[in-house]
Amino acid sequence: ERSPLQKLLDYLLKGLEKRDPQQFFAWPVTDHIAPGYSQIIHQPMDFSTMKQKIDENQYSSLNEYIEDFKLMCNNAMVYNHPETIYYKAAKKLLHVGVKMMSPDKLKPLHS
Ligand SMILES: NC(=O)c1ccc2nc(N)sc2c1
Repeated sequence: ERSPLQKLLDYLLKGLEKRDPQQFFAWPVTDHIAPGYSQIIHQPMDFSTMKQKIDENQYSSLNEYIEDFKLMCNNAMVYNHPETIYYKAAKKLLHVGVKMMSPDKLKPLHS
């Protein structure tokens, strides 16, 4: 049932989740923990949703997957103020993730 792309995305997701030990990005952000979130962020994204999209084969390319990852991090940098732990965690995760999934890092997998 798992295509090569699904296996790659599963592998990358595990690597990204490891870099979110406080699980700020593990689940959808609720208005309960983040007041007004749904009025500020209109395209929410989180790791559990990305996992579900992999399982439902909703990603047709690595680039679509990277876009969701960047959306997730950017949402956190829009809603949370720069001095918060959430903003800082998102900024760091974004850079680590983009580097991890850069072409030069993934080239051998494409060969
Ligand atoms: N991903 C986020 O933007 C995020 C995650 C957790 C969280 N908890 C709060 N009290 S505000 C908040 C924001």
